[in-house]
Amino acid sequence: MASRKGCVLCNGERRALVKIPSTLAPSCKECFFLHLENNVYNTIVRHALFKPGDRVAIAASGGKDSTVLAHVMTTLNKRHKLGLDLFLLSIDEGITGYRDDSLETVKRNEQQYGVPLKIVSYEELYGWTMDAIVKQIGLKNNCTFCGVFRRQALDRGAAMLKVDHIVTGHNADDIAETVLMNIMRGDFARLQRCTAIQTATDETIPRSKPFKYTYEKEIVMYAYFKKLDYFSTECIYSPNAYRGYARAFLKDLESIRPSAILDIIHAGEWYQSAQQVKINVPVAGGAGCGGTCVRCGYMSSSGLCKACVLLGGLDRGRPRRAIAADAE
Ligand SMILES: Nc1ncnc2c1ncn2[C@@H]1O[C@H](COP(=O)(O)OP(=O)(O)OP(=O)(O)O)[C@@H](O)[C@H]1O
Repeated sequence: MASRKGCVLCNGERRALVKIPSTLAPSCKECFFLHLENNVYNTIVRHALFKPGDRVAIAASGGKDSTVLAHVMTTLNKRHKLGLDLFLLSIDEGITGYRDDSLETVKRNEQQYGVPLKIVSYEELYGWTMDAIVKQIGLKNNCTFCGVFRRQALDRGAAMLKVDHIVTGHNADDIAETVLMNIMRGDFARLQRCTAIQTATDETIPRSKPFKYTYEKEIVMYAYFKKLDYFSTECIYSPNAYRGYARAFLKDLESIRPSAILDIIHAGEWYQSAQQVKINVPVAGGAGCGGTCVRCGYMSSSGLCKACVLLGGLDRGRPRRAIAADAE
């Protein structure tokens, strides 16, 4: 990584220590930090993600992406006087030896960044921990439960905090992988949606990805050089082999052509479906055509929300049938 060359960003004022992963430009540490922060700031401004006075929840898992996001959001909020009221929002899925440890990191981040933390658990919301779910259904398909529950839990936690906005640490690599996975599954209807910087309906709290154009390698380097306090173990229940193949393929492409990650994101953004394919978007209760879940009262486009369909299967001891029903 080290180089005797001068940094190209400050015209050789300082020695280059890193190569910026997206461009391979030799850069000093200071310019690299500014490069990443300005990239995120430009993304926020270009897409008008926030307005002064907004309450914003940073979805914080304790992992590198959301820890760097918390650091960069607090830095930009001060530097550019964005006027945001920031919060950390963590979901405790109930995974012993993984989430309990990572939540300790988030608790330290609360002190380090001076941003208040709210933790919401699957156990309090659903009466199940992921440990108990995996005990019942095994490792296969457990990510389906976790993904559905986490999405809803983040919404519920955000509503408790009365925030206007949720930001997540999804980075450019994550998004490019999802584009590739949707192509490999032939799910073209989701291509545009998975590259959207913000997802929201009139009734849901907007959720956005300020790291949409930030490479994972940049985030890792930023965390390393800034010596940030983050938790680096992979989830013990998450084999997710399919995404692993997409990731390996993307890394191969990146090694030949660093711009491949952004190119894939842009391809997804520009993709226009030849056929109009309607995606089932959940809407909040009361207003409009959707309504609320008859069991928990949460927004749902059909009688039962996805979480309650899955919970019903768990409670009846037939979780696989619930997964099949959810996929229909
Ligand atoms: N338990 C959680 N509580 C709060 N937010 C979460 C949680 N799990 C994931 N997220 C949010 O979703 C984003 C993507 O999550 P994913 O599981 O893909 O982890 P990741 O890419 O390893 O990110 P990180 O490094 O932040 O853990 C995270 O960056 C974070 O913003």
